[in-house]
Amino acid sequence: MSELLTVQDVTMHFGGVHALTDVSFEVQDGEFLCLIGPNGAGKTTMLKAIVGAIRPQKARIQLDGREISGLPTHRRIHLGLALTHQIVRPFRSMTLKDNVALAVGHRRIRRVWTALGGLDRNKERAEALKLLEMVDIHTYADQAVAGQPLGVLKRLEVARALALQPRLLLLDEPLAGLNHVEAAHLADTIVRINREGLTIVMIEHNLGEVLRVGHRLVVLDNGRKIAEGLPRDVMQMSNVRAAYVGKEANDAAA
Ligand SMILES: Nc1ncnc2c1ncn2[C@@H]1O[C@H](COP(=O)(O)OP(=O)(O)OP(=O)(O)O)[C@@H](O)[C@H]1O
Repeated sequence: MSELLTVQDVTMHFGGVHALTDVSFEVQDGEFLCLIGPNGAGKTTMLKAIVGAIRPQKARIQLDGREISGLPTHRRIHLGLALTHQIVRPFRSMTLKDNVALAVGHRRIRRVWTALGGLDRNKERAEALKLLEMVDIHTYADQAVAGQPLGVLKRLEVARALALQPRLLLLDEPLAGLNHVEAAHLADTIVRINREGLTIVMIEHNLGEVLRVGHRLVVLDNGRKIAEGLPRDVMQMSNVRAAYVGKEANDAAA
């Protein structure tokens, strides 16, 4: 396996808040890496730094060997990054299919040669339907987003990110707010997408699912990397257990 993403010495301070301090890690091509840590550890800040939504004071970030830390977000997306957000914000009056078709259209506009071929709404909708199938919500394709349960919205968010045809998909708490059964189903869907070849970095608080699906873990606490390695090994580390207030880490590793 080769390295798809290399993150080196990322430091992001918001005034006196040290959100990230000298954090480095790598993501291998094809890997399913989980980024974990207690609330406020710096996980979302890290994903934002990777896509360029924020500018760290210090960072070297390479995608497939190419330095991207100076590039604007749209260039990073063009090179193969996609990020789903913790809070889902689709266009609520539009159908699920049109929401995804819009994302397909955005991608096509950015790629000059396909854009020159003209935008074809039917093609975009057909591609959108396939993407909705990939995340198992195609039966709702022609329904409006408004009124859909969170489980459907979370899957829609993944489909919209897939529409960008990323090489690396960054997921910010895709399972949050779902019950155990819904969370396990969505985690299975993400595993399937990973097995089809997409490299994934997922922030997740659901440690049971993290242990079940993650190939490797990176643990942040107070803006610093405190551990990384195979899920079972990492969850046994005393500093990782100590970082979690409450008993969720112990439960998951038992
Ligand atoms: N724009 C900002 N301005 C000021 N402080 C910020 C900003 N964004 C994040 N922070 C702070 O940086 C720290 C890390 O936040 P971050 O959201 O990255 O943590 P997290 O690990 O994703 O937490 P959670 O699991 O609760 O989502 C927190 O103390 C947070 O309050």
